[in-house]
Amino acid sequence: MSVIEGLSHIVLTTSSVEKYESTVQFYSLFGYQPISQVGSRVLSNEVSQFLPREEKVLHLFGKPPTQDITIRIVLTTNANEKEPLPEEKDWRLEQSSLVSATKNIVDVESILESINLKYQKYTYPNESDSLVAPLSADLVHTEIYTHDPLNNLITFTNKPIPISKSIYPIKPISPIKQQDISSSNISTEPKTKKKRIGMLTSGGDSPGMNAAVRAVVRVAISRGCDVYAIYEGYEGLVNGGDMIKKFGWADVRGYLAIGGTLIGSARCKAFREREGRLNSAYNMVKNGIDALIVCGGDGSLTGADVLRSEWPGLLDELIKEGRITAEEAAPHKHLTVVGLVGSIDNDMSSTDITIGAVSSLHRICEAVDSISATALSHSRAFVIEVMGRNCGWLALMAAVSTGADFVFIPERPPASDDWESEMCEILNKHRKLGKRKTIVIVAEGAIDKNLKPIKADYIKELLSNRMKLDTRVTTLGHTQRGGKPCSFDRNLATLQGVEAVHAVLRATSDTPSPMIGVRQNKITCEPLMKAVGLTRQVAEAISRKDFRRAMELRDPEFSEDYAAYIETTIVNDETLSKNKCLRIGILHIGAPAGGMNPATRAVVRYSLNHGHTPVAVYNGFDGLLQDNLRELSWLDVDGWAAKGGSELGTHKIIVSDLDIGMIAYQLQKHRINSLLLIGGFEAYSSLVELNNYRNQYPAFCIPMVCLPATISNNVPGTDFSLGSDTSLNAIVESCDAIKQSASASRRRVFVVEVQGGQSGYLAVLAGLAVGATNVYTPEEGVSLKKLQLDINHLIRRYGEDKQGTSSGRLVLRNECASETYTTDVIANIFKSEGRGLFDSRTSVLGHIQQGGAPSPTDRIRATRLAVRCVKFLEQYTSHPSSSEKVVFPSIYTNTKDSAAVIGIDGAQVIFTPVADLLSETDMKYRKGKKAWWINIKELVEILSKWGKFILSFLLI
Ligand SMILES: Nc1ncnc2c1ncn2[C@@H]1O[C@H](COP(=O)(O)OP(=O)(O)OP(=O)(O)O)[C@@H](O)[C@H]1O
Ligand SMILES: O=P(O)(O)OC[C@H]1O[C@](O)(CO)[C@@H](O)[C@@H]1O
Ligand SMILES: [Mg+2]
Repeated sequence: MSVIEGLSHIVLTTSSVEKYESTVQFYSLFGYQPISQVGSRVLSNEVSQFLPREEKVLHLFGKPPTQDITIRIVLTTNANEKEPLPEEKDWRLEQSSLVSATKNIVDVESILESINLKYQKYTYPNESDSLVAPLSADLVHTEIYTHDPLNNLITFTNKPIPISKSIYPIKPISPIKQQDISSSNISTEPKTKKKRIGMLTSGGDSPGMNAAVRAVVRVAISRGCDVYAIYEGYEGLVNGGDMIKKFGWADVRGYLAIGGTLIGSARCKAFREREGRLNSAYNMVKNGIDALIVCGGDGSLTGADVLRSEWPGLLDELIKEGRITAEEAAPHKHLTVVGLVGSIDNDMSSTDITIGAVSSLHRICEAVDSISATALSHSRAFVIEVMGRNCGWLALMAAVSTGADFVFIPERPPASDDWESEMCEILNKHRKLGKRKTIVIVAEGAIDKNLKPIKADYIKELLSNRMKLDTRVTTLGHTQRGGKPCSFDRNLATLQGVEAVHAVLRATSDTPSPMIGVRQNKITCEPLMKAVGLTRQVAEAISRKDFRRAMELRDPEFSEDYAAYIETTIVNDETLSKNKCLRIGILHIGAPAGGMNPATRAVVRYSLNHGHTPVAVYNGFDGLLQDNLRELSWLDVDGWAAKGGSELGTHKIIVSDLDIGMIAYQLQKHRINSLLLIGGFEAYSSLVELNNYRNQYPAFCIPMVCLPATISNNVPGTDFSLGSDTSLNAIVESCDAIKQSASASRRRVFVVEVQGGQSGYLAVLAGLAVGATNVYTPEEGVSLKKLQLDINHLIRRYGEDKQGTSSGRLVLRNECASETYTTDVIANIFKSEGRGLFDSRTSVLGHIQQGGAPSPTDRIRATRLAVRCVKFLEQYTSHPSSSEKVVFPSIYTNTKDSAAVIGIDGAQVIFTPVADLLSETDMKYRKGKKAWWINIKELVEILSKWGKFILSFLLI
């Protein structure tokens, strides 16, 4: 069932005759009447398997304010069956439901009992908030959650208006005036108590905290809770008064794009004392707050857990002191605490990444890239200090992303006692190779193996005195914490904020306080104190000089990235002349994508360090046919870590467009015995072709790997392709500017066209990051009916806005979402249907979306994946050609596994044989058949106040 409000026509499909019959019976029990039947099962053999074989149409007559509804139950072979709802889960947390209003909830329950169908029942006190319309009587309201035989979630409720006020009927009148559709008649004052969530940000601020606050506020409101912003971290909790303020939907408008935290943060001494926490408990009880979501670092989350563990004692003390009554305390017996990890340091265990760390890395890379230009001009050395007290994540990732010559991090101090000489020797070697600049990155908490701090000024002295380099120190300081959140942090914070609210709703008095994290690209919920404990262990391991343990306690990618950094940055002459085994042909294929150059740099450096020969093929396969090849040296790729576009030149021509025999001939001629194709769907389909021709051309019987690099993120076999993150950031930056213009011009909707081909990835993920009102994707398409719903929604949203407020809105449309409803057509329809309430404009972002410099995430992914690619190719060096008949290649393999696509699966790197990916590929629409991100579109809608449920019918 879809999640569209005001839906009057629902189609349910099944392939099971039994389920078909029982679904008809199920809906009949609730008053639906059969009105027609089409087709007949007897004829099924004669009917194409893609056509319905039989369908029954049921109708229910609605009573105002609800509407008539028609359900088509279709028996067909290509049904879209749903998984059963997990019984142990709270069905209220499901993303979509058909909501049925009924005056007679008792009868509903008896029907469900009589057919022995599982259901969940929830009873609430009468409630109202800015989303849920108030009840007139002092009734308790009940919700019953069950499912039909096809596993569609059905909600029965006796609330007179079962869903958000945004669903009230719209009577368009011409011209539409704001007051005609304002919601002034709907009270926002609570009549009785309901779940009240306090939200605070604490410790060092981090970009993305505002996105977390926005998500918590909006999702909490749409789940029927009240939300209170607590200003200045724990200071607000301790002091109460004006520092605790109820937030409504519009209070967090514009939050996504703003860095820092708009509700303030502090390092609060008072909260560390019991007295401070006693005052906090008092303020919470007085404000009726019974759940706290804290976004901060390890300290802040520990503080929250201390408060929770002391809570019963604090309440007793407040009662004893007469500050609160036992009655006031009674509804607050349990405190729910949920942690969101906001910290630029990325120092928390049990989560792969913390909110703000990636944005901070953006700031650092921007700074180091800028410094590199001036360093190069003067042939200078720079020592750059970055933040991170006990954690070297920022320093290491900055070094990987910028190709810095040396890095100092707390978890991995230099192994030697005389690290000074070792460092100088390495840096000298780089200078001798011809490098004109030297960049050393040092984490704020860097130490030597005897725990003595390594400071930037000391390194400067070494470089100046021993190496005679003109050296400067730059301490990046708090610029690293400022600035706009990047796309990743906005989306991470949003997804985690949603989960935090769900965790509050799920919490019981027995569950330990959860911390919302992310692992393997999935939002997680783990015991908060366990994570804090593990985090502390890193500092303890460092203080015991157990650096191996400290590295182990970081996420698994940390060690891999460290190794990749060393292998691609520090020249290793011992292996330079050894092996000479692989002669790797490197091609860029398709459109340029951020990460192509960093990946090529890493392949070249790693290969040279391992005695292989990297051969650049310029301009893709076309260049191969033109003999446009060259061996690359260590220095050739210097600076490529930060370069956008494609230094080798890309070409969209794919193998099937060319003479396959000539390709084989050229590979043989240039003695290419291993191949790396960096690119998008063109690179993938080229690999498919080469693999197909292996039995005809031995030249293709070499190890071959495709490293997906395309902004569209449409290559099968990976969750992320290189360039997709760079592109998202480019789109987000443009959309922020467009939104600013839309808001300044007041009441404008921009229809922004984004690229992505037949993949809606960019549209959906950018839509979430910029707070789009809606997103049009090729996966879903565009229809008149959908446009009508969108127009209704825009009318409602503009109608609700206070006169004169900034109210620019964006709709993101993927370039291939519809052939009929083009960007211009949609904008014109909006303009004409807005009838003065709002206007519309278009913006086609075009090739700006390929971005300038690659984002740090793409640089890091590129380095990690490129090193893995060479390791993959190296596996086949023990398969030299043995057949006398076969002259070339020098490495011979035709196993399925030896032609593969490298991919990211969660956080893991995987290789999938290209032959195995074919069944997962939609060749026509040039993308994988599965898209992990598809459901995120629904969240974009929820966060732009679409309301979650369908208002369907007034039942029995
Ligand atoms: N053990 C504790 N007991 C009570 N409150 C605490 C405790 N530790 C920290 N806090 C509270 O949390 C606030 C923030 O903690 P801290 O300064 O350690 O920053 P953080 O949350 O770890 O963030 P970051 O380290 O990323 O800046 C403290 O000022 C204090 O109010
Ligand atoms: O802003 P403050 O309070 O000086 O704190 C700086 C510290 O906070 C962090 O930015 C985040 O924990 C650290 O990297 C840094 O050491
Ligand atoms: Mg901390």
